[in-house]
Amino acid sequence: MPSPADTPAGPVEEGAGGGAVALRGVSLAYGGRRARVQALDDIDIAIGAGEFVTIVGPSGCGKSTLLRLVAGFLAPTGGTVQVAGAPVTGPGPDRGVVFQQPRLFPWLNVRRNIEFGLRMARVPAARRTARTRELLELTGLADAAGRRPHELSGGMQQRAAIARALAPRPAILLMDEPFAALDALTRERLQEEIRRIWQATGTTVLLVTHSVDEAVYLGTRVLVMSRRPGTVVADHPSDLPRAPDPRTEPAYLTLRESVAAAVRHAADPRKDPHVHPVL
Ligand SMILES: Nc1ncnc2c1ncn2[C@@H]1O[C@H](COP(=O)(O)OP(=O)(O)OP(=O)(O)O)[C@@H](O)[C@H]1O
Repeated sequence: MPSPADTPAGPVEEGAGGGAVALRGVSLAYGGRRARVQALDDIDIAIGAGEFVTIVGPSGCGKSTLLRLVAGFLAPTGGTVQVAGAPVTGPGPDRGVVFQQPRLFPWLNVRRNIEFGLRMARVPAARRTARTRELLELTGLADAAGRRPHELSGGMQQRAAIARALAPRPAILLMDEPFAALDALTRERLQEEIRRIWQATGTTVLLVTHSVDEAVYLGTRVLVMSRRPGTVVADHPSDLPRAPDPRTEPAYLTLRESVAAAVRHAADPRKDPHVHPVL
């Protein structure tokens, strides 16, 4: 697998301008009146175009639900979700989604997986080919373009899924624990790559993770959610110097501890009673 330094950054893309996300008083309840699960309650978040927002919180607090709302897979039961100032009414090419499992089409090779959405959108062949080539370069998969998913490592499959999500030049990339199923070394490489891709494309990123380290390392902003019904209890900007490694910065350890304490408190408010929400 090539290192991030081996793969070209690719051109800066359009699309970043439409990447603002706003949730106002958003709540989401699953089920009917009898088996109602209140997953989210009164969420207020404003995310600017080009931010890299990581979302961390206890299991079952509604992190995936929040992403599904922005993706347009779910409609809120209260409040409004807006993208680029317009209400979200369903999925759209302005939002790319990457899940924990790559979910590639097993009968298509990498190139065809990446261009699938472009074919559906009837993008002319020449533009489709150029865009796919760009993404193969961007994700370091040029040599694997002709292989099918079962011939790839887990990390390569996930890079193909990221390339597929980026193909229509979405202004927003939604990632739901994208690295959780990967081994530690591959996870670290892909973390580097997603930061590089974010910088090259200017895409707004919302990334859900269980890992406080991943949240603090990757995000320019870290949101912590409470236990279900989930709401945002901490919102930390993170502008650590990237070189040589943000994790060697004293500020990293301070931020990591603040976020970890907020997550511990969110999981069980009786522990760490001195920790209060940071908003
Ligand atoms: N389709 C559904 N029907 C009913 N309840 C659901 C549904 N999907 C999720 N839930 C419930 O809503 C709550 C929030 O789920 P969600 O998957 O968003 O949490 P999460 O923070 O992403 O969880 P995890 O960290 O464990 O992946 C959970 O209690 C979950 O059981």
